[in-house]
Amino acid sequence: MIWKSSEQCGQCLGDLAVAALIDEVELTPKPGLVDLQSSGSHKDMKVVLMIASARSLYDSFEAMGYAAYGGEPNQELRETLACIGRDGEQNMLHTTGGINTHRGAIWALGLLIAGAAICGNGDAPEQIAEAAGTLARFTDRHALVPTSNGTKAMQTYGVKGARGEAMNGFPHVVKVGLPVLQDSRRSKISEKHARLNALLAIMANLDDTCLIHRGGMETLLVVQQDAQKVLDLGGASSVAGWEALQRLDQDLVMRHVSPGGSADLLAATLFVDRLSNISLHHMGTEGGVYNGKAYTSL
Ligand SMILES: CC(C)(COP(=O)(O)OP(=O)(O)OC[C@H]1O[C@@H](n2cnc3c(N)ncnc32)[C@H](O)[C@@H]1O)[C@@H](O)C(=O)NCCC(=O)NCCS
Ligand SMILES: Nc1ncnc2c1ncn2[C@@H]1O[C@H](COP(=O)(O)OP(=O)(O)OP(=O)(O)O)[C@@H](O)[C@H]1O
Repeated sequence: MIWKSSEQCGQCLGDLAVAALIDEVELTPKPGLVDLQSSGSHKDMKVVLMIASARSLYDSFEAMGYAAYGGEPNQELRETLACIGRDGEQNMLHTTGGINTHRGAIWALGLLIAGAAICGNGDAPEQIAEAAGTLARFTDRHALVPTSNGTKAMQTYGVKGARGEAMNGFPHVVKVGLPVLQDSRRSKISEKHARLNALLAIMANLDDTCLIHRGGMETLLVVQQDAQKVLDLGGASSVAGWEALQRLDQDLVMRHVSPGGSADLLAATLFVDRLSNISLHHMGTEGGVYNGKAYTSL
């Protein structure tokens, strides 16, 4: 176990999850999404709102880590997390005046926090994602009947959406986002370009119900192809790739669509990446410091 107690586990994972959300929103320029330069295709969101929303979620993320520490994936834990997650959504909506800034992110990060707290082993993203997936496969008997945009897209087009991604153990995090992030870093490009490449790779592969809801299946396919094109041109760090990225951004804004699900899974990727770093570089056998707080390993 990296953490000595459930309190320490909750605090550490809460810090990492909020930091990952802030990393995601501050990454600029993201196609169609809120970032430091613009609100993309969103008339109702700005970067300061996204950051306030991310911070408002700390208590919920901490509570999820605390609840799952050293436990196992079972129905009881699934329902406890669902209850904390729903409270988190209410906090978010209270902070944002009713705007959905991080609904999908609470879902993905919440389950991955629980997976990490169960495994207690920060450097194994596949294990963490699998534990998160096992949890997602338990039924939440208190769930409300879903009437969301994503549910409508799932019913109309048969895509699996945020639930399917989680139930399958977050393949777009562990098999797409994380490997592209790590490969890009190995090629010695900047961290910003590496993160943009990870986002583009997720966009090129994900059936994002945010895109489907606003633009239909045709828009989803165009966006997937155009994101792949940026990568084929050499990615965000190449001149041709950068220009194609600008065009993709303009096209998404013109279509009023945004890859919100991909943004959530980038945040999830950055979360598991931060977790690996904390266990590899900050904990060692004597413990260490992360985000200004001391953590002691066993
Ligand atoms: C399952 C969730 C996402 C709700 O699903 P629902 O169908 O109502 O929402 P919807 O499909 O619209 O998706 C919500 C968000 O997921 C993101 N998303 C979209 N597509 C995808 C995708 N393919 N993969 C991952 N995320 C995606 C987007 O940001 C979207 O806005 C979740 O909010 C939920 O059920 N919460 C209840 C609380 C809970 O059980 N929490 C568990 C512990 S955290
Ligand atoms: N940087 C970001 N910019 C915009 N959206 C993001 C960002 N990061 C994550 N998201 C995700 O995108 C989703 C918001 O998408 P959208 O505005 O389409 O929401 P909606 O309420 O489902 O739909 P609509 O606004 O079309 O009714 C949120 O659930 C959020 O998790």
